[in-house]
Parts: sequence; structure tokens; C-alpha cells
Amino acid sequence: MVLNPVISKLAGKLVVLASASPRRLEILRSAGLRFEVVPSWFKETLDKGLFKAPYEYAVETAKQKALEVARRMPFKHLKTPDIVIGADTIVTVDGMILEKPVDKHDAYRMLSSLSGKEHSVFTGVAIVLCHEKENEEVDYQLIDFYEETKVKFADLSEDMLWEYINSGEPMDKAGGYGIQALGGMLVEYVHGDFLNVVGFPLNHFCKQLDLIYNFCTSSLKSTSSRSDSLATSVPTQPPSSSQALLSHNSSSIPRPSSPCDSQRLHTQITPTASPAHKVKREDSESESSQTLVNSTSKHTDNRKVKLHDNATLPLVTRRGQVVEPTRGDLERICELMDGFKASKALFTASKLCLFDLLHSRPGLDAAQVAQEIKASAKGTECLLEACVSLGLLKSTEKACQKPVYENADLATDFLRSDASFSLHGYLQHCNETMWPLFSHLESAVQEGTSQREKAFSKHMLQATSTSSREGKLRFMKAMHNIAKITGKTIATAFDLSTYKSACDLGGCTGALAYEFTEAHPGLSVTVFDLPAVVELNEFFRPQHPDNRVSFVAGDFLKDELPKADLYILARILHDLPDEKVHILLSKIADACTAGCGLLLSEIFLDEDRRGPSRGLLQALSMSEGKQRSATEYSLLLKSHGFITAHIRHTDNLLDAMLCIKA
Ligand SMILES: Cc1cn([C@@H]2O[C@H](COP(=O)(O)OP(=O)(O)OP(=O)(O)O)[C@@H](O)[C@H]2O)c(=O)[nH]c1=O
Repeated sequence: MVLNPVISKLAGKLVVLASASPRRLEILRSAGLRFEVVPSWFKETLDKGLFKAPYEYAVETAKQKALEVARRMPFKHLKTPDIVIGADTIVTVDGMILEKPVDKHDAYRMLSSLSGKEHSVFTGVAIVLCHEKENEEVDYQLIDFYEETKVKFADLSEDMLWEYINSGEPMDKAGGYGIQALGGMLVEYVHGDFLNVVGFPLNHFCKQLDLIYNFCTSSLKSTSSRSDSLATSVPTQPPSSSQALLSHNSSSIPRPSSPCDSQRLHTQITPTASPAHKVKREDSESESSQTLVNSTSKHTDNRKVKLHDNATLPLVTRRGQVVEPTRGDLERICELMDGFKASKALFTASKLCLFDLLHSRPGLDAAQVAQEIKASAKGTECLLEACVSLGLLKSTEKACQKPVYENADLATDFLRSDASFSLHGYLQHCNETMWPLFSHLESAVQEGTSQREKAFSKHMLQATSTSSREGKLRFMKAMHNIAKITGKTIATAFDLSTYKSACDLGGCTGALAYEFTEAHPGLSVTVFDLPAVVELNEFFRPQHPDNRVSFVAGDFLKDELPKADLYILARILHDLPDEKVHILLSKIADACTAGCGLLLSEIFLDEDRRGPSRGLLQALSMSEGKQRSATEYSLLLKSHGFITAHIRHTDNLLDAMLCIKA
């Protein structure tokens, strides 16, 4: 079979790999497939007792992983994929299913049960085909299969076992070994597909694609008619696990008797509610039927530019055809044009402490607010009304009385200076530093360099730069805010129970470090930052200090790093030029022994670099660093000897990745 034409059937489609496994990524990438990685959030906790055979468990888990991503993407990523691929690899021996070990003892238990014996490795794979219907509901068609490979281990001595376990390699791998790396030394023979053991049965996958696209193309193309016809014959709920067990063994893949073999192609008519917002996909043929929207806000209702319902929309020409722009088109374009006004209104209200005032004294009218914030009556009234329209304030009007104002939930939660998740300091940083920089964006783009000199006078440069105490404190406050908001998400993203000591490099006020000690009772964290930062730390003492957090002053590019078995790099790499990135990563690699961890937290760009805008807009500041995707970070860290174990795309402001020193 010529493989490439099969893979090329997917060209131009939005293919998503619902897996954090770097091995799956590598296997599919090497096969020439272009795809995005969106790791699944499905927890692998299905009751194994419910399955008659172990492969049924792997197939069902793969299916749930893929479906979770297929269902999440239209809402969280604002785009509907064409195909989602999920997989699950398990090792079975003596009737037991072995997944990834939870700690070294678990790895020992697994590896000693494999010693001197033949075992089976099953990878279950699910391919979910997503079809968007005209009413924006999504139909899912499911194809699943599994592959079995038999592997025989040599007799393993205790020394060998422990040496292998201490290499750190077993921890993120089913059965506690990696056949593609050191684990290969434990293996006497392999019967079947080697890549299936590594995590993805590429050959079987290509055969399935061949079946889907060469036999079912016509019905897959005419999505709605196929869905409609099947809607009468399949249940409207996802099939139960027993229905999902229609998958077949790989040893013989019978050609389907009808164009689409129903044994293999499960169709689920599972309409999802329309996503609140969708974005236009450039490659979409049917873009005119897609609604354009505000992709940034959950609280759009009172923020949208209102157009009269019966307003006549102008006609525009699109690819030679006269079309009526949708109301969504106009809303989106107005929102983009006015975005800078909204930002500045927010910064101004924050700087004038409007949200603090209305928190302590809700129900003031515009004149009272003007008096308190020492601003003009007219200006204050405009600012208050603008904030109401942006969903930051609420106004109430009693008969014949002036409107009075109070904070909306968004302001109470994030804009008060003393809120737990306050962004007050970060907004100040945006106002004082980012705003002047972005007002020189045109020359930044033309020259490709930061516009700091142009944006700030000499005097201002001193005040804003980290050289003045005021500038440093403001920057620290901004970083403190982000660390407080993202800290818990990052600290709990991975199982870190094997680590006892961590070092947060550039850990600033220690806000992130405290989240780590709170989440991991056995962990102590050293915050390592510049002497001037450590000195100003007293301004940020937490309410409940923890003596498992300590501070060490130093420069991570020059000085010796504190010893730790987990290094944390949060929001550091994106800002450093390449040469400094390599100096820092080399220093961390030197400080690490095999099995040590490196936890990286940044905004991860989508693999096709089409989002998220937060990361792409940040890059426009033209700092010396760059924004990267999870794969780019993974490869960067790999070049310093760190193997990516887990990637987490979070709903928070930062994503995270856990890498292990090989
Ligand atoms: C036997 C064996 C397994 N693996 C890896 O074991 C993980 C299994 O776990 P999973 O639950 O199927 O996947 P995951 O890593 O948790 O990722 P996800 O798909 O997001 O659940 C996958 O990584 C595989 O490569 C190897 O790398 N080499 C081997 O020889």
C-alpha cells in the first residue's frame, strides 16, 4: 500500500491529535501528517472490570479521549476540527492491565511482573469525524480499532530494574517501559507492529484512512444526508461501551461489504449546543455560512455594538460575488476597531481606583464618584457609562433620580486592588509600559525591534524600566497578579509527588511557589531571583507564609542554580533571546540528574500559529524573545536533554508542560 496518498487525503483538513504523548506526535509527524495537538482532559479512570477483554478498555478510553476534545474544541478553541484522533496504550500480563506507573514502586511492580515473560501491548485508536451542520450543530462519526503486539522481556535482575527505574524513563509510559529508548535493552523479541508498542499503530491507522476515504468518500462528503439517513437507525446518545466494542482485530481487516462498514463506522448523532462564538476558518469553503463573532469574551451581551434589528446592511463583494455581510461581521470589525478605546477606558478606571471606590461605597451617582476620584463631572459620567457598556459596572436608575453605580462581578473578582485574583497591578503595567510601546507598533513592525527608546523619554524610561524601585515594584506587582491567577492551575497540572525540592527560576514574589507548596505537601520550593527583586519581596508577604518556601538571590544566567529535583520556569523563556534561552537551559540541564523534572509554563501557541491571539499579540511588543507552540518548546527542551512527559493546555492564562531529564 502506498501510504502517502492516504495521509494526503487529510491535507487541508483540520486534523487534531487528542494526545499529550510526544511519541504519538512524533510518529504521526514523521508520516507527514499535518495536525494540531489538543491533549485530552478525559481522565483515564474507566472501571476495568466492566470490560470483557483488555483491548475493549483501551478502545473505549481512546474513544472518550477523542470525543472529549471533539466536543470541547468548538467552545474552547472556537473552531470545529474535521478529524480528531485519540489513542490509548496499555500493557497486559497475567490478566492485569498496566498503565503508566504512579511512582517508582509502581514501576518496580510492573517491570518485575514483565520480567522473563511475554506480554501484549494494545493500542486502542479512535478517529472522530466531525461534521458541522447548517444549524451549527455538530455530528460525530466514530471509527475505532485496536492493534496488538507481543513483546518478550529478558530476565531482569534487581540492579537492572532499579537502574532503569532511576533513569526516569518508565514514569510516563504504559507498563513502565519505553521500547524505543533504554527500555529496548530489556526486550528479547517483538511480534507485531513496533510503533504500536511505542504508542501508535501507524500501519493500521493508514489502512483505516484508506477505508474511510476510498470507500466512504461520497457519504462523508454529503454530511447532512448521511447523518440524516443514519439518524433513524442509531441511538441519539453516545453508544454504551458494549456498542463501542464493535471494533475489530487487526490481523485481518476485511474489506467492507457495503461502502461504509457499519461494524467499524459508528455514527453518533450527538448534536451539541451551538458554540457561543465561532471563528472563521480561512480554509473553509463555506465561510459565508459561519457566524463571525467576538472570540475573546464570555460576557459579550452588553459589550457588543448594537445594530438595529431591521437595519439594512450594505452589500459587499466577496471573491467576485455580491454578498450581504452578516451582523456578526460588522460587530466583529467594530469591536476590533474600538478595542483600544475599551482597553484605555479599563486602564483609566483602574488607575483612578474606580472599582475600589465602588466596592467600598456601592450606589454612588456620577457626581459623587467625580468628587471622590477628583475628576470632571462630564468625564466621570462618560467613563462610568462606558464601563457599564463594557460589562464592568452595573447602573440602576430609580424613577426621576440619577443613575447610581456599582461593580459588576467581573470588577469585583478581578479589578479591585485587594481582590484575591486582582489584575490591578497588571493593568497598571499595561497602561504604563505596554500602552506606550504599542502606540509605536507601526515602527516596531517596520523595524522588527522593541520601541522602548521611542516610547519612553529618558526620565520615563528610568521610571518604567526595572532599574528604578518604582518600576521594579510595578513590574513585580504585575507578575504577582498573573502568578496568583495562574498559580493553582499550574501547580496542580501534573502529579509531582515524586519530587521533594523545587526551584522556581525568576520566581519573583514567590506567589507561584506558595501555590506549589500548598498543592504538594511533600515539596519545598526555593525562589531564585535577582537580588533587587528578593529585597523588595517584603511587600508581597502572603497572609499565611509557609516555611517550605525560601528565597535565594542570584542571576540565573550567571550564578550557580540552587539544587532541586524539579525546576520551574514560568513566563521566562518567551522573553529571552535565543542565546540566553540556551544558556539558561544548559545551566538547568547541568544542574539536573536523570529523572529530574523541568516544569515549563507559558502561553502555548496553536501548532498552526493561528491562535491564541493573546500570545500572538504579545509577540508584537517585539521583545527579544519569541512565542512558541507546545511542540516548539518540546523540541527546544529536547535539545537540552529533556523529554516531554505531559502537556496541559489549560483554560487559564498560561499552559504547562512537564519534562524529564533523560
Ligand atoms: C509500552 C510503551 C508505551 N509508551 C508510551 O506510554 C504512554 C501510554 O499512555 P497513554 O495513556 O496511552 O497516553 P498518554 O501518554 O497519557 O497521552 P494521552 O494520549 O494524552 O492520554 C504513551 O505516551 C506511549 O507513547 C512508550 O513511549 N513506549 C513504550 O514502549
